[in-house]
Amino acid sequence: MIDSVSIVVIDDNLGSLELLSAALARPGLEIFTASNPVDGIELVKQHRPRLVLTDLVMPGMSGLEVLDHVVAFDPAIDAILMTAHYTTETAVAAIRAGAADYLQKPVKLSLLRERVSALIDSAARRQRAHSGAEMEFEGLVARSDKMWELFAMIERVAPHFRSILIKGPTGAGKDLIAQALHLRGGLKGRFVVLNCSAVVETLFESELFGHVKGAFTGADRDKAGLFDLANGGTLFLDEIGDMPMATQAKLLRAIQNQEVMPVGGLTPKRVNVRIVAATHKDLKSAIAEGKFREDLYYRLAMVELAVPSLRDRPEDIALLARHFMRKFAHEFAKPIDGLTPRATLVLERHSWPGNVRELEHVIGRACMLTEGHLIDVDSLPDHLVQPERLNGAAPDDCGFGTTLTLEEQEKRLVTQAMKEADGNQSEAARRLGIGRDALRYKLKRYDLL
Ligand SMILES: Nc1ncnc2c1ncn2[C@@H]1O[C@H](COP(=O)(O)OP(=O)(O)OP(=O)(O)O)[C@@H](O)[C@H]1O
Repeated sequence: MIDSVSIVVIDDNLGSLELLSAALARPGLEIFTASNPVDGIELVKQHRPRLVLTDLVMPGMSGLEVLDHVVAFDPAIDAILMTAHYTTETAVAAIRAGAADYLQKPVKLSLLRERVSALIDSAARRQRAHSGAEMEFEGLVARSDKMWELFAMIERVAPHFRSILIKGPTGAGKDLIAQALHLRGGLKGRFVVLNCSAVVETLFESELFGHVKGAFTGADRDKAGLFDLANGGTLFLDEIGDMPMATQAKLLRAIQNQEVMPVGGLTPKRVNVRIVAATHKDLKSAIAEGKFREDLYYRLAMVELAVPSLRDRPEDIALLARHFMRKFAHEFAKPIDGLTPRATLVLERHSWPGNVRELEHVIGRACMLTEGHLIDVDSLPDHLVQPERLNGAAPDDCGFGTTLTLEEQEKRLVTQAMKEADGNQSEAARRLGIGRDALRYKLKRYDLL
């Protein structure tokens, strides 16, 4: 794969152009250089590289304009901008405009090599994910484009952001995404979590900022706050929408000034903490209702990541189900090694209001109930198997509703089994509970060979 990789480097300073290409040179990597943006864009169109490395300030055209041209030509090409005037804000703005990374000049060559390799590897991984070979990112399992776009964004912003807001419905994976942001940030400090909906209002500030001895009744010694614990790392504020307004004001000050004042204290302490906030609520409505501070919202939402609900990425359901099946089979020490095609179909047609967490519970329960090697519909909850009867909803056409004929249902089951068995007919027959000859007959009959 590596022999087809090429890079275009654009810099008006010939010395730095030479230095960069010499630093990046490695077998299997083709490097094209241009000393002005117009020639650079021409090279991009000619060679369609995997990566463009461009200076930000150049005569005639800025690196951001180069970025616009690259994104318009092929959004799959990654671009790294380099600037002598690095700030977190400009880095984040460039990434939002489509840059893959943003580096400070003079560029540390070891860092450059590291980031370039990471981007090339990640582009290759995205490609493999598309072809179905690799589907895991920092503990998150997915095959949908929506999730892989999110993972690419995490990879890009993780080294740069100071605060970030993750939005998404309950159980969709916000917690894991916060952890991925921390892991990919290359930080030395810890990942510390506060669930804002679980804190008593009066103790909020002491939890976050700590307190000094005698600050209030019961404060019999100095206590460190979560900002202290997370120093050099990440503070994850889950359910930020439940934070009281007064605390929100203090949080905003702490983020802006990078210092905290313990309750009852007189001297502020410097801290270096990244904030990841998450919410399943619509914070804009909370602002309109006077329950959330607009200034804090805009501070947090400098980068916003939206986690799609499971319903909007049905292609992840079977993969996640198998992931949880393996986890619980191991946990319960049971020899379960798959799901029947019809159980998978039932899972795929459910609307998952509780998202991945609900799926995890369903599979956990099924693994507990399953006696044999495969999870079948009899181990799934009734409301999944017969939704129309229980919910009074209209039957759908996804498999077991009344609008599909028996033949159509059978064709779907056979197709699904072949897919799950990676085309292996013996395995597909085993999953369907029929002989190999019977399967071959059905494959022929439904034109699936
Ligand atoms: N893509 C995924 N791959 C593997 N496991 C996942 C994935 N998404 C979520 N999970 C698992 O599903 C469960 C719920 O996820 P998580 O706690 O991250 O959701 P959440 O959005 O933070 O929920 P809440 O809003 O209720 O806090 C967890 O056990 C988590 O490990």
